[in-house]
Amino acid sequence: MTAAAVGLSHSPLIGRNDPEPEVLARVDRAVAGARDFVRDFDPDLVVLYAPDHYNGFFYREMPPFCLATEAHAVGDFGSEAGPLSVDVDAAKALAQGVLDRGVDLTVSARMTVDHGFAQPLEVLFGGIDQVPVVPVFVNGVATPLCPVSRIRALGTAVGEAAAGLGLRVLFVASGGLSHDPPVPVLEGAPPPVADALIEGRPPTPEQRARGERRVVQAGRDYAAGSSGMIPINPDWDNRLLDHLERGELTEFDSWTVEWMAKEGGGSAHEVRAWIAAFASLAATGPYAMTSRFYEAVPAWIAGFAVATAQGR
Ligand SMILES: O=C(O)/C=C/c1cccc(O)c1O
Ligand SMILES: [Fe+2]
Repeated sequence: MTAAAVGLSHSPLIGRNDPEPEVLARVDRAVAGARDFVRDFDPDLVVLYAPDHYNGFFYREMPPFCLATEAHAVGDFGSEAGPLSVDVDAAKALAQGVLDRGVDLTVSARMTVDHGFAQPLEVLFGGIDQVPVVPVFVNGVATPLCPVSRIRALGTAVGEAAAGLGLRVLFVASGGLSHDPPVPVLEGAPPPVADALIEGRPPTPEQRARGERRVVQAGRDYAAGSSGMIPINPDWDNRLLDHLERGELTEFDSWTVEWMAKEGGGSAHEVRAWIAAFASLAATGPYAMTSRFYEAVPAWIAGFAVATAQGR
């Protein structure tokens, strides 16, 4: 089987709160490199691991991860809205393959996704409907979270199942590394917020716009240093990238939810998408990381990374 992986941080603040031009130029170069890598690899199928930010998954039922056989993007923060081009046959085959390997996968026949899924598809492929994709939601914000070892098991099972498809498969991870954006938390939330997190009623356009303005302002405050949010942690982020580069994926099994939040903030758990994608690639055989970029970008509230890896 021929397989590859791309890890790409997302941020809804890209294009809204941009950092200094030199930072932007470095990020743009790294992203352009990833785009070239994807074009040269020319995948038949993309398996996309990404989190949700209370647009598709709510506490009424909150799975640790979920694979979609159909998916629709809500278009938050100006991201593309509409159906993703899901490869239904591949999605069903992967779902069965994962379950057969003893990982208790949830399946959605109509998943709602947000910028976490839409942004990497737009950035790498030019749109959410340009490439056959199997979307896999990985919970990265809503505690309680499962042990990271289960995310690695998920990624391994998906990779093994994908190896049976006879396709060129690209595993893509979407997620910031350390970051602590103002995503709401159920515990201690005032009743209307708790109710919204549990029930998941679609916000009115005004409510959505208000919420998005709040996040944009939080990015401005963070970049100005006037914010109580946990700082981006480049040491922790590079430690994660080191493990991914060296194929030391079992190291992540000892990373606890509490420690990750303390080191990297409330949304550091988005690195679960990266761990899943690299576990999938590793399950297809040895790999080499072919490019690695990292920059702390407070204006985007993101430890921002781009990495590519190729099966050998
Ligand atoms: O509020 C949201 O929906 C998400 C905010 C955010 C901000 C910065 C980086 C991220 O990964 C985010 O999801
Ligand atoms: Fe996010």
